[in-house]
Amino acid sequence: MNTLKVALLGAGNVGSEVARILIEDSEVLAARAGSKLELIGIAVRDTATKRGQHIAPELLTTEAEALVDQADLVIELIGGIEPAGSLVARALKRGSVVVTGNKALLAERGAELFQLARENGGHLGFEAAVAGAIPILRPINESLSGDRITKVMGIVNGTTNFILDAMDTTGADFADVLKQAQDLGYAEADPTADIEGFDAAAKAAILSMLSFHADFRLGDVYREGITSITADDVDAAKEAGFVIKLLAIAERLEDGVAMRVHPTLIPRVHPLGAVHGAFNAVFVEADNAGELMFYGQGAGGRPTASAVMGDLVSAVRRLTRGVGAAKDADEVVEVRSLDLKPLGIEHVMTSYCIGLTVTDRPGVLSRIAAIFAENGVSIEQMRQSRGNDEENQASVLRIITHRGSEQALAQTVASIRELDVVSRVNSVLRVEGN
Ligand SMILES: NC(=O)C1=CN([C@@H]2O[C@H](COP(=O)(O)OP(=O)(O)OC[C@H]3O[C@@H](n4cnc5c(N)ncnc54)[C@H](O)[C@@H]3O)[C@@H](O)[C@H]2O)C=CC1
Ligand SMILES: N[C@@H](CC=O)C(=O)O
Ligand code: NA
Repeated sequence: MNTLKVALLGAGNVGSEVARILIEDSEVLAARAGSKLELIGIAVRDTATKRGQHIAPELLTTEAEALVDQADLVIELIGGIEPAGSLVARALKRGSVVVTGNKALLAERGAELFQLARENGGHLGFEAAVAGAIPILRPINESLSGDRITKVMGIVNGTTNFILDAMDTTGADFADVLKQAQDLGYAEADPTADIEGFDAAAKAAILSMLSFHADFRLGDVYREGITSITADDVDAAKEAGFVIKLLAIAERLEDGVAMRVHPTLIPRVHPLGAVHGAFNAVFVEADNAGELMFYGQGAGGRPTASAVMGDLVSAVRRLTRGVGAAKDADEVVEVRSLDLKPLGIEHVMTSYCIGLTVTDRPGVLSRIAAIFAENGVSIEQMRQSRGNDEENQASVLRIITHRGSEQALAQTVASIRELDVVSRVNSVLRVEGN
């Protein structure tokens, strides 16, 4: 049986699990792939750092470029743009198979790297980059390639779902839960990427590239993170029958694609409301297929390693069958502009849940309602409760709107802020699925 040389770059949460599988399951993998996979080295930043017992110290090296140059297959699990980008490009220029979980890199340099793979007969697998273990990119790129995708919406960041879920179910503190997510290997090396929505936005850009066949980037995605979500927001959502989730939404509009990531209220009975912990779920809507839902573990070393290994074995099967990567055009992502441009959030239709503290006196409600009417925004429900500021006779209003244009909704909030009877705009959250 033929033997192929595998270089692993990075031995962190995901890389160490990939190394374990390559070593422990070598016989099964060879049988599945049709070639033996020999792990020839693992590039790390510091060879002295203690690793799992399955990793023999002599496999470790700090010479990542030299390792790439000796390998047939390269697995990049360092993360970040550099040196990961240069190493991936180097491997693709050699015509190697590369598998990566690096969404930050793909959302910045994806088109260029796919092009390098095509030009040099290499292959770039990246199922691990979006929604961890869930097979989502291959279904979009292959199974749905004869359909027209109109919308993709989902929970694609495990860390923020873990945090929001814990705040919702146990009332846990944000910082404590973030620490747990880091300890469990869900968070990025810099967790700002998770909690400020950059990671989900990168995934939204990748999903959009594949779904809408255009070169979208991280910067094309409107982004809000979860750092401003308070325990009060979570409680108020709960009281109204909603749960707060960080959603990534990409939708095809008339002349482009609007991509956005923001905390969102969804009804507790919505299927996304039942996605707990670090699990992810993605809805895909297509003209002919209708609505599909993909669900599973979206983060963590082992689940992500599963997706990495799937890409690796698939690529090796093709090599073993003699389907050279260069002839493999259908498998290499085609980023071809269909003249679909990225659209800003002002183009979308959504609904808002607005929490206000107002002066409790006659005429206040009608002044607020008038602003909604002036902006053509219709109110679906309004609930008033007494605030805890008895002295100033404050009351708290929660208003949920019908769907309207983002522009009209934003203008409505801006005008409400100016009212002298509104002492505070407590929260403004978008609502989906109601
Ligand atoms: N942890 C997760 O749940 C998931 C992670 N990913 C992605 O997988 C990649 C790896 O993630 P993790 O394993 O969690 O990260 P990590 O931070 O645990 O591991 C990264 C490893 O790369 C090594 N490294 C850093 N700079 C290096 C260099 N210059 N040369 C060689 N090695 C270097 C680090 O020492 C560390 O061992 C990232 O792109 C991440 O976004 C994707 C899906 C899920
Ligand atoms: N940090 C990411 C890891 C997987 O992509 C997450 O929390 O989802
Ligand atoms: Na995946």
